[in-house]
Amino acid sequence: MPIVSVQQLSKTYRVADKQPGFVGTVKHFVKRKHRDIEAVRDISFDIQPGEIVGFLGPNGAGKTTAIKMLTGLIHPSAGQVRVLDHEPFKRRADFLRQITLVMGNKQQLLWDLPAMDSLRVNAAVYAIPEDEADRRIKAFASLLELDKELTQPVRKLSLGQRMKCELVAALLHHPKVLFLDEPTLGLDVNAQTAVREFLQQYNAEHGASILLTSHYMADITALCERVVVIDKGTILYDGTLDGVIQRFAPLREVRLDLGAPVADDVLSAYGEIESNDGNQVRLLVQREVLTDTVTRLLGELEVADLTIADPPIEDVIARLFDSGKTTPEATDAAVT
Ligand SMILES: Nc1ncnc2c1ncn2[C@@H]1O[C@H](COP(=O)(O)OP(=O)(O)OP(=O)(O)O)[C@@H](O)[C@H]1O
Repeated sequence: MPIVSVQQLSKTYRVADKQPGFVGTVKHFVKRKHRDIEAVRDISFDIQPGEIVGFLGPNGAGKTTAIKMLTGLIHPSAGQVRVLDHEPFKRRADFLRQITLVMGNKQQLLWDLPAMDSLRVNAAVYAIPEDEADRRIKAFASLLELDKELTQPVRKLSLGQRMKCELVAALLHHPKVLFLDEPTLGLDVNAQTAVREFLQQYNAEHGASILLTSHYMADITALCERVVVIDKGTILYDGTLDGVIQRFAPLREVRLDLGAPVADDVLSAYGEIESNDGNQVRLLVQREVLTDTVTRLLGELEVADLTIADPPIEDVIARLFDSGKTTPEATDAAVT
């Protein structure tokens, strides 16, 4: 049975349509106008126990809105959502005990107190016995390389140290489902790696399910075998990370090691020239003509070595989010 089940979920925000300034305020007071924003439209997906799913989309795609519905912070406008067999918006204690929500741009730790104080409060809230809480804190701190940081006021910590402490606080009650909205936002590369490894370890040890949004593709490639891609509130793709490349990368990169340099005008007959450094050449070739092109290259040029590579996932996702290139037909075909 899925841990998270989302069926035809939608959320429409109703916002005041008010002109700026005093006149606008008075007009709005006399005659109120509203406008609807369809932040999430008819999305459906499941998450299985232990699965780590990357939730990808450009700014304003609807990721945070969906996560807020999954954690019960806001009520859906339509559709159904069940997490651990609970309706999240009922916010039952048994549900809240089993989930956690981490938002990279929000913090739960108290600013002027050491993280350890907040951890003690959390332990009491979740009724974790003191010695058990100590054991958990020690285990997490060791994985995240936290030591004195836990006993310093949070305001004195670096962003990376703070996020590590936030994770300890968010996972102290050993939740089964983790909703992580940009947990590595703004962190340096070392802290990002530490957070990723920690999440991997937690998932492996506790069999927890994770829904993760991140603008850093390194987080996604390190943690997620499956991604759900959302844009303008609707799901464009739900499947393996590799599948994103297969489905949405129309070009492949052909790297050539040539016996002798070849002029650009000759090379351009085979594909788009990415670089031509004497004997080393990189060409971008349409996927559907790849076999023909490689055959021609091997037959017509003096090729010492040839390799074919996929473009970086970052480029593929950026292309996917480029609405001009994502036709509705492509979208329908992409959802599995
Ligand atoms: N409380 C709100 N009231 C009105 N509109 C909102 C509210 N929250 C979000 N929106 C709108 O809903 C749409 C989806 O926003 P949401 O924050 O869910 O996107 P997102 O994918 O999380 O974006 P980002 O990556 O920038 O955080 C946007 O158009 C946003 O302006």
